[in-house]
Amino acid sequence: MTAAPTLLSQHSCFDGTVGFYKHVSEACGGDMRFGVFVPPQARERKVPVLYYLAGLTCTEDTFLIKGGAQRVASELGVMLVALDTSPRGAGYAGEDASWDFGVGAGFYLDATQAPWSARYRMGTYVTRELPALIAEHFPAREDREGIFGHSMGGHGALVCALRNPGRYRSVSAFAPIVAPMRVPWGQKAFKGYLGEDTATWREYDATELIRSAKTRLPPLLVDQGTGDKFLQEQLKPELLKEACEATGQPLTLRIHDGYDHGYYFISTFMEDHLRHHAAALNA
Ligand SMILES: N[C@@H](CCC(=O)N[C@@H](CSC=O)C(=O)NCC(=O)O)C(=O)O
Repeated sequence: MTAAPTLLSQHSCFDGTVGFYKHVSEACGGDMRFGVFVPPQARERKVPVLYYLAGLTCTEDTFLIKGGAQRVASELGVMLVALDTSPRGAGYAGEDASWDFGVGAGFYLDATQAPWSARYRMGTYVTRELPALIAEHFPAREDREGIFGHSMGGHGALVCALRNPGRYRSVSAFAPIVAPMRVPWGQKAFKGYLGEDTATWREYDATELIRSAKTRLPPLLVDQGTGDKFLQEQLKPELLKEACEATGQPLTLRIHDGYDHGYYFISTFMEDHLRHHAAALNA
């Protein structure tokens, strides 16, 4: 049994509701916030759940405000859960010093290095604590979960699925960081959260996990824009393509001319992602 989350605000939306909540997280050692879109079908039955992991600097409301997902999720009968991108207010030195580490940059992993290891445990939060709370307090099917995300959250979605084989029925990403060990954002985060031993970094690197996995994920859908200013230095989707081709992991990688890294890009292809998930979640 977990305590019910506190409702902060609720809004009618496409015949369902968007609610924003806070609760005391054991994994993250303090208050965490999340948002939930409950589709109209949930008035009659439990519905599948799709978790969205946002990128650097985002909060629990970014996706629900900017992603443009609710109309199609309402049609498809899929619950959407969006969470924050890190714990907040831990008070660690340097926590707010940069936008790509610390607050807003939890990287969906469980930190092992002090002081971060006490509260920056987003891996456990995403894959264990929050799903248990959602199953207990919302009309959600525990056996029908999908996961997707953007950029740092695309990395998070891929890695959460790869580290929990069989758990997620559907997986997709917008402009994900696919090989954090090999790019500056990931190297900075992994060094700070996981320490100097790069062997531990492999456990949170999607391309490394795909290459070493004994089982395959459900078919992946990944969208990437060519106008993305982070494409060459931080994202490198070609490394994901190579890993998938080498191992037989099904991947649909779509490259879109001119699209940048932001939510104009994400919202353009959101419907495709929701239908990709719903096909597996409602099967
Ligand atoms: N402050 C940064 C830009 C930060 C940024 O672009 N964040 C992205 C995610 S990047 C990877 O995880 C994002 O989703 N921002 C929110 C939005 O509404 O676009 C800079 O100065 O470049």
